[in-house]
This record gives sequence, structure tokens and C-alpha cells, in this order.
Amino acid sequence: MRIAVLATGGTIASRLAPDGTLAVTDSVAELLGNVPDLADVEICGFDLSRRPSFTLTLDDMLGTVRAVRAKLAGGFAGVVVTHGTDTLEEAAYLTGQLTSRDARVVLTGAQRGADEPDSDAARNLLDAIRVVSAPEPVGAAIVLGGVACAAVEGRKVHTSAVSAFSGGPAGALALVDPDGVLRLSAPVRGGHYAGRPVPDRLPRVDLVKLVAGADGTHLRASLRAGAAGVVVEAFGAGNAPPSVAEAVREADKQGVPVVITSRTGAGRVRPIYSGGGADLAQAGALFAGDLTGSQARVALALALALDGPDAVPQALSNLVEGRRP
Ligand SMILES: NC(=O)C[C@H](N)C(=O)O
Repeated sequence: MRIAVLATGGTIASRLAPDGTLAVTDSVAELLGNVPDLADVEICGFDLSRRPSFTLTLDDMLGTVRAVRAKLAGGFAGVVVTHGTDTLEEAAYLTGQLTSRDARVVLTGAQRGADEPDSDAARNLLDAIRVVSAPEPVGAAIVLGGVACAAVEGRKVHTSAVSAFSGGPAGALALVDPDGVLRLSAPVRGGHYAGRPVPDRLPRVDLVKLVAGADGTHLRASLRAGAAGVVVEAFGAGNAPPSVAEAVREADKQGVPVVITSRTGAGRVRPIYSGGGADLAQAGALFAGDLTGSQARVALALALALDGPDAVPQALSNLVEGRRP
């Protein structure tokens, strides 16, 4: 089986500089230098960039998705992307929606630089290759710390631990260790835009997190900055005070969709509270099920780019429910 490894940078390709900071240094050849030969797996490496992921935009990530698709179309059975973990969840959500749900595509990274004595860099890359080349495809996934979770479910949940990614309520797709891959479940969502061209660029979509006492200031600032959509990480089951609902009404009048998620990070948002979520819905806000704020932001950008503003409510509901067109 031929596997392409696409390197974009991140800690997995970083080393300690003399001043104690981490900087991206390694090429894909150096990353692959630590990977032992695996029976029946031929690996080809490609350098896409050498950047920490906190500098990447969604448009940069679209470039990675184009490269993934090109390798799959060009005869590779699977693709591994090495990536910084800080924004891996955005890259994975984009990749997972723009490639088939059961594609052999795995994103990985590391939490400790390649030259730290207890680095997880080499192990994670090897695990990613094990998962992407497993006899039974696991589906588009994030692999770190011995766990595979669906690309469209994963979120970074720890700043420094090697088990930094969780599939959230959807859980794990598989466990991976030197004995191989133990499949646990199949992805239920993802692949929604697998049959569509990768957009040239994505519109600006902002994410506004609410704190106690918050008002509509930040939502209005996003409107002034030209956002084509805004996601709000609201309280609890999707609540916000009346001053935010007022700003939602203004956005609605301007034709800018506002999407409600929860800052809790798990569970569904529902417009059930009078003076809270019910008023947001009445003001025109859409509710994004159980998507996290950063997942909903990428989902909304994709929906605006590929379905158009009028179709956003239906597209968002399909993305939340995992319905494919
Ligand atoms: N662990 C990591 O990869 C974090 C790094 N700052 C990055 O996202 O590029």
C-alpha cells in the first residue's frame, strides 16, 4: 500500500533552539527518518510548509486539503498529514468534510519537540501510518497519544499532555499501539462536501465567546469588520442576555448568519429559555447542535462558500446530523 505523508510543520517537526524556544526545523525526510520499515507499506514524503499551526489560516488549510485530494486521486491509498496541534481541529474538520467519511486520511502532530528525550513525535507519526494503512479503513481521523478520533469530532483538550485530543461525546474510532489498530467505532459525521470542489477561499467567519456580563459589542465589531457569518459560544444550552439578542437581530437584518454554540464544549444547544436562547432564535440565530465553537465556525464558512447564504440553515442542520447530500 502506497501512503503519502504531507508535512506542514508544528511541534512534531520542531526542535529546541539555544534560547529554549521551540521552532519548526524538520523536513518530511527528517520526520520519516524515525519511521521503521513496515511490511507492505511504501511511504513517500512531501513538504507542504514548515509552519507552526497557530499562524495558519483556513485558506492555508484548504491548500492542505487540495494536496490530500491530489494524492488520493494520484494513486496513493492513504494520506497522513503532520500538523501543529494548536489548530489541528480546524484543519481536521475541513479535511474531514471535504474528503470521504471513510477515506484513508489521518492528521497527526506532537506535543513535545522531536529532540526532547520523551518526545511523542516519532510514535505519533508511526501510529498515524499504522492507522491509515490498517487492513480495515478507520475513516478520516486524528491520531495522537495512541487514540484515533474522527477528523470532524476531534478537539484539543490539553495544552501539553500527550493525550491532547478527544473525540468529544463521539469518543474514539480506534486505539493504536505496536500490536496494531483496534477499531472501536465508525465515523457517523463527515464527508459532507467530499463530492464538491475545494473552494478557492473561505469567507470571514468570526467566533465570539460570551462571559458573564457580555453584551453585543463584539458581535457588532465582527459585523463592522466585514464578517460573512458569526458563531457565538453562548452560555449553557445556548443562552445570551437580551443585549446580545439585539445584536443578533442587527446581524439578521444585514443578512449575516449568527450561529449559536455552547461554551461548555459538550451537549446540544436548544432555544428553550425565555429571555435567553428562545430570544436568540426569535432574533434569527441558528442553533448548531453539539458542534463546538471552532467546528461550527468552519462548518459555517464551508456552508457559506459551497451552499450560499440562503442554504445555510439546511446545510448546517445536515452537517450537525451527519446527513450527506
Ligand atoms: N503541539 C503543537 O504542535 C503546538 C504548536 N504550537 C503548533 O500548533 O504548531
